[in-house]
Amino acid sequence: MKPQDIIAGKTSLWIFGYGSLVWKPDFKYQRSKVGYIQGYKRRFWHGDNFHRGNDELPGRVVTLIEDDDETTWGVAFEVAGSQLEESLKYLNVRETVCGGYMTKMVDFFPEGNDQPPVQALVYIATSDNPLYLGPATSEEIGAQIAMSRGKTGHNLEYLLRLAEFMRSSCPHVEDHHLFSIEATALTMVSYLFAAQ
Ligand SMILES: N[C@@H](CCC(=O)N[C@@H](CS)C(=O)NCC(=O)O)C(=O)O
Repeated sequence: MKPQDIIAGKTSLWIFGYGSLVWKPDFKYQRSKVGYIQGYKRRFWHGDNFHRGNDELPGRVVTLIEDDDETTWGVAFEVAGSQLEESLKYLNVRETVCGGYMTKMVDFFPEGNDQPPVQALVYIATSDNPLYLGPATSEEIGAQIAMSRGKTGHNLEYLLRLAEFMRSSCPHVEDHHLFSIEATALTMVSYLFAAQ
């Protein structure tokens, strides 16, 4: 969906982030809420040859994989009024043009049992995306992240910032995929430094 189609008739929009958006939204918003979406799991199965990697050595970033038994925690940002067009144009370039993500509307459940779900826009990279790398072991993914760097920075920063967000804002969530990759990447980096 084009940004103008997404905002057609809307005065505000929630945007759900689950990767770099949770720690670096870089767009204007009114307010944000920690919470989750149902029916998806977060996986480091998407390649990135721009922000955190290059064509020779693509980095690994997260996408969402459909799984009815899973939930993914992150942050939803409410964008309203004059912020809408500018924020969506920015995200279209960052996520879709540079990142290969497409957009979808999902139910977002703010943390706290007393809050009803709200519809939120989410950026998802599907398996038919040319940058999609697919499943790999935590060791393979951690090693790839430990050695990748792109125009925005090192892939390790992307991983560690997301792990830091989950520990500080979602301490009740046990994300084995994320934390096992973090442990491997940090071990790999310690070897790389020791070898210097
Ligand atoms: N769409 C996910 C992932 C977003 C993501 O990580 N996108 C990459 C594009 S490949 C990005 O914005 N990277 C910026 C960075 O690495 O600092 C989210 O909601 O956070």
